[in-house]
Amino acid sequence: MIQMDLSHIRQFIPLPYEEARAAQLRLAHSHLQHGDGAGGEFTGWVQLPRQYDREEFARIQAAARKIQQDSQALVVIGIGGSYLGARGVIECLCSPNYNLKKKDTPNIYFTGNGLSSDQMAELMDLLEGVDFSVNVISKSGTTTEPAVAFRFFRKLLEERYGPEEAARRIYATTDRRKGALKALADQAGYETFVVPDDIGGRYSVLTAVGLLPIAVAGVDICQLMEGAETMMEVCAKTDMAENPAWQYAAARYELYRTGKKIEVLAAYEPSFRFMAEWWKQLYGESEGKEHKGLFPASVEFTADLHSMGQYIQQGERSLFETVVRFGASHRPQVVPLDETDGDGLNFLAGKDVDFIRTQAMDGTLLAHVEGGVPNIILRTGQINAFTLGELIYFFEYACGLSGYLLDVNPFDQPGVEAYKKNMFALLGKPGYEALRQELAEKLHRA
Ligand SMILES: O=P(O)(O)OC[C@H]1O[C@H](O)[C@H](O)[C@@H](O)[C@@H]1O
Repeated sequence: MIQMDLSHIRQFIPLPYEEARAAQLRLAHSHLQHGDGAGGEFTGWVQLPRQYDREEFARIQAAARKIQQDSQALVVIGIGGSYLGARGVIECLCSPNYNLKKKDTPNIYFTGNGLSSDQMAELMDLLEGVDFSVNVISKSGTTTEPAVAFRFFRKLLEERYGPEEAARRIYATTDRRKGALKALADQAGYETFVVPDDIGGRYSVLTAVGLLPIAVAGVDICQLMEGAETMMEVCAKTDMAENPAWQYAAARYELYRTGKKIEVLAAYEPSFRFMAEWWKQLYGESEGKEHKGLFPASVEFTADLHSMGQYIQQGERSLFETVVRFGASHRPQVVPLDETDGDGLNFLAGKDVDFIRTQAMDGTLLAHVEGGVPNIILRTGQINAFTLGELIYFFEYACGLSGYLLDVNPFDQPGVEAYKKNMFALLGKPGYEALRQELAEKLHRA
């Protein structure tokens, strides 16, 4: 269950804003439920936790088992929505140190999420003498970064195993019909999984995009979907008091209206770091358009209290925090007693680290609010596949609502094309000749 604690934003927006926003929220909610708002053709994720393709789900589980049996490593190639969710869930549930752990599931390496030769070369080194498979993920099937990486790792697989066995070790997650990757997969006979037409990349973690790598890591993807389904039922409610997504969307919108332009997502679990990266894409691409939108940032506490904490406490007063508080740790650690007490810490002996952390959370909360930073607190249960499924759906639903409150299309990302066009022109891609000339002049290249 997710519970919102909004008591620490009241002093910044004392008006009963919920009532003022109720009509807009009801409309936004109806657009999501009926797919009749801007970008409505991309609201397939709203019903997904209940209406997913069971046959494909079983194929995902079977493919995961095969990869677990025949591979010591899985290379996941994808960028943006085609990678952040899987990485977020795996790090959160299996640890950022997953690859270093003793386990009977394959290591998982993410690549194709940038353009670093060194990173790719290093991964090729790590794969020496290691049986591996590749999951290449691209909804469009044409994104440059993963396409380039796929060439390298496909070649490596083919050299290692020959073309036929290589084809059996490649899993392509892409559009049902369109794109270069789909054509390549059909021609080479790779097993394919579908990113549904009505689900955009950043809302796709609960499709094969996220589920295959997550299942390979040994996470119970049924639990993940059940958590999402539970939250889907909660988010379908039209009563503000019962719908945490409504509460969150209304609160952050109101804070934005009163001049808080930056939302800092904070958690006290280092394993949450990539979930925050996933959240940043979700909100940044959904809201940041038409010169509007909260800037989504993230911090990891308590580590960043010793770096960004200064700014949060006393810098520009244009931010608010959303703090995710999870339930109790799985492996509580009690501070040992030290007879000599040389470090003066015996006042903590016998206390567990969760207790110390709770005091840090509360101390930070009071300090930041005192310093002028409104705090939204979001409480979840203990971290597990079910609660993470709930959290994912909650953030997605609140994001869709938020986009409509802001009066933008929460499901497109036209701005991302600008850099791509320039890059293609500079790379000499056929069809971009005129732009290439224009850009060369701006860069003072002859
Ligand atoms: O899955 P793909 O089509 O390769 O897209 C990967 C990512 O790249 C794009 O440029 C978009 O801005 C993202 O929304 C998307 O998640």
